[in-house]
Amino acid sequence: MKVGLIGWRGMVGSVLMQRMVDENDFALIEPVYFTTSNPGAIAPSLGGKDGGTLQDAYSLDALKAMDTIISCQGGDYTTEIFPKLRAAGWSGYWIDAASTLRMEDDAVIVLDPVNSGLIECALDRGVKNYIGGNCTNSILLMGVGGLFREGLVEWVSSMTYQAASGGGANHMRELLKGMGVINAAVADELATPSSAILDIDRKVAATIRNDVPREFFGAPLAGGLIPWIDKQLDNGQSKEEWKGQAEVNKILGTEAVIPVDGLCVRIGAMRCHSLALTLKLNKDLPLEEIEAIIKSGNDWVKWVPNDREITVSELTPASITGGLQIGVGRVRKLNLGPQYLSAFVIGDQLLWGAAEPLRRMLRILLARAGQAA
Ligand SMILES: NC(=O)C1=CN([C@@H]2O[C@H](COP(=O)(O)OP(=O)(O)OC[C@H]3O[C@@H](n4cnc5c(N)ncnc54)[C@H](OP(=O)(O)O)[C@@H]3O)[C@@H](O)[C@H]2O)C=CC1
Ligand SMILES: N[C@@H](CC(=O)OP(=O)(O)O)C(=O)O
Repeated sequence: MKVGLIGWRGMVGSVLMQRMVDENDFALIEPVYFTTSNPGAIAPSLGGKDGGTLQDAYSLDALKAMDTIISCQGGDYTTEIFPKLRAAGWSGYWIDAASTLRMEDDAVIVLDPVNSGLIECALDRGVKNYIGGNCTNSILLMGVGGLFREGLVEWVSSMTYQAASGGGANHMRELLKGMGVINAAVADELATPSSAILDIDRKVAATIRNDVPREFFGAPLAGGLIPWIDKQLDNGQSKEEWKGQAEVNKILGTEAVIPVDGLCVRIGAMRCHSLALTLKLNKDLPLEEIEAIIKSGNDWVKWVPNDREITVSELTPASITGGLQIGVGRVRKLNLGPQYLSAFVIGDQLLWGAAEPLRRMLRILLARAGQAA
């Protein structure tokens, strides 16, 4: 299978390439690397395969030669190229990290540990567009997908704590620069144990207001948070909040909409998104049963008992970052009533939140091609 790789050197694309190397995906494909900036240059040789030269990502002829294309290049690129490519008669599989095509009728949002049945049905129907979900939604469903699978969720309120990486590489840099600026402003006082903490705090507050960089986030993130992610919609939701209900229901293929809503907040974590969930179940189930259902959701659920010591060591970005496990903890019945459950879900937003569902979709296509051969 000739697989065109677009966006391979970006942040999401680099994580994808590393995962494809780790899982030996390159052994099964003929990779062709594309670029929007440097056609003709030498392509990488990943997974032991010579990548040849970089192809022009704006050349419809070069793209049309691919059986499958995986794009991590971003929404602007998809918006520009995808319709032209289809209009030119290309009928290969398009796998994409960008949100552009997610809600289109002829596209499936891929998260195969949760919706492999839906993906397989779509392939049988001849659907050709397979798009990765929004990172927060993918992490939510990887965490508590078992409860949805069992039809137990009446609604979910999702309060998110989203990492800087969701904005991109420049946003991560800006967060780190901001941390440095704050530290530098009070370095002398910190080195002097007798200095007064309220004096330090005053200096820090002034530094955050005036000196922490905000070019990319639009507000100081280091030492703070930003309770808005993505565009503003007329109904008062942010676009990120809107995606919750829209995408979760599309991923699950629900017949009746399960309400999903809450507030999405940017925090100063590097690449782990977290969600504090309130779930209303349609049954009063014992906690042991709920635990068993959540654990059975998929192989990547890392169950964290609702115990202080274990939680603070294992249900944190420090513990989860860089790995495929999705932490699920703080599960307990709320005072609101026996059907109201809390849960805290955390995952690396560049892995399950972006790259991993794409390479797994490629694997599904390869498995089908193998069966057909
Ligand atoms: N960031 C995230 O968390 C998520 C992102 N996505 C989607 O993935 C898309 C890509 O995001 P992301 O990976 O963050 O984007 P990047 O900005 O890291 O990369 C996108 C492209 O920018 C070009 N580029 C220019 N300068 C550089 C440089 N110094 N290093 C690397 N690449 C460079 C590359 O194209 P070229 O090689 O052609 O020059 C690259 O493919 C997003 O637009 C979004 O649609 C989806 C889910 C999560
Ligand atoms: N909006 C997400 C990241 C992202 O790229 O989302 P989407 O793929 O839905 O545009 C965040 O900032 O954390």
